[in-house]
Amino acid sequence: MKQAPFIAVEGPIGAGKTTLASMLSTELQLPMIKEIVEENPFLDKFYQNIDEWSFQLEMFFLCNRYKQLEDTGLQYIEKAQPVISDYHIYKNLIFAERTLKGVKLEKYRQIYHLLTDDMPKPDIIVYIRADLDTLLGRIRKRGRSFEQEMDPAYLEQLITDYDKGIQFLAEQSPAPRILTVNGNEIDFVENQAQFEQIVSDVKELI
Ligand SMILES: Nc1ncnc2c1ncn2[C@@H]1O[C@H](COP(=O)(O)OP(=O)(O)OP(=O)(O)O)[C@@H](O)[C@H]1O
Ligand SMILES: Nc1nc(=O)c2ncn([C@H]3C[C@H](O)[C@@H](CO)O3)c2[nH]1
Repeated sequence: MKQAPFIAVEGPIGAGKTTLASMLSTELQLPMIKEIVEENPFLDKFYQNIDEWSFQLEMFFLCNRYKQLEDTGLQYIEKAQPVISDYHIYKNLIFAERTLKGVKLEKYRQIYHLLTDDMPKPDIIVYIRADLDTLLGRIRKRGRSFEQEMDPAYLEQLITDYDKGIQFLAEQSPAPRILTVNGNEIDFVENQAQFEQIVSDVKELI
C-alpha cells in the first residue's frame, strides 16, 4: 500500500513548528498530531540543570512521542490517511546527542533505535530554519517561564545540530521530500500571501 502523506513540521526551539503545523492542518484539513509540552514534569528542572536532568527528560520525550505515535499516528498511517505532526521522531535523537554523554548516550541510542527503527517515518518534512536572534525573540515573546534562562549557546548548537540532522534525513533511502522555510524572512503568521505560498509548495509535494 502506498503510504499516505505523513507530514512533519520541524525546526529548532521556537521556530514556529506548532504554529505552522496547526495552520496547515486547518488549511489542508488534515488531522494533527501535536506535541504535549505543559504536562512534561522535567522541562523546568532540565533548563535549570541540563546535566542532572537530561536522561530523564530525553527518555520522557522519547516514550511520550512513541506512545503518541502508536496511539494516534498509526491509526491514520495504517489506514493510509494523511496526517500532519509538529515534530519528527528523529528530533529525539538530535536533542539527545547534544544533551547526553558517555554510557547514558549509548543506552539512549540503543533504546531509540529499538523503539523507532520499525516505525513509519514522515515522508514530507517542512523544515523551518531560523537564526539565533529570531528564535530568542520568539521564545521571549511566547514567554514560557522555564525557557527564559535558556543558554543562547545551547540554542545556537541546536541550530547547527538541526541542519545536520535534516541533511542526514535527506540522505536516507527512501528520502523524505523536504521543504525548507526561511523562518527569518517568511512570516506565515502575519503575511497571508507567504502562508499561501507554503501551502502551495506543500501541495506540490503531496
Ligand atoms: N513566522 C512567525 N512570525 C512571527 N511569530 C511567529 C512566527 N512563527 C511563530 N511565531 C511565534 O513564535 C512563538 C513560537 O512559535 P511555536 O510555539 O509555534 O514554535 P515551536 O517551534 O512549536 O516551539 P517549540 O520548539 O518550543 O515546540 C509563538 O509565540 C508564535 O506565535
Ligand atoms: N532536551 C530536549 N529534548 C527533546 O527531545 C525536546 N523536544 C522539545 N524540547 C524542548 C524545547 C522546548 O523548550 C520545549 C517544547 O518543544 O521542549 C526538547 N528538549
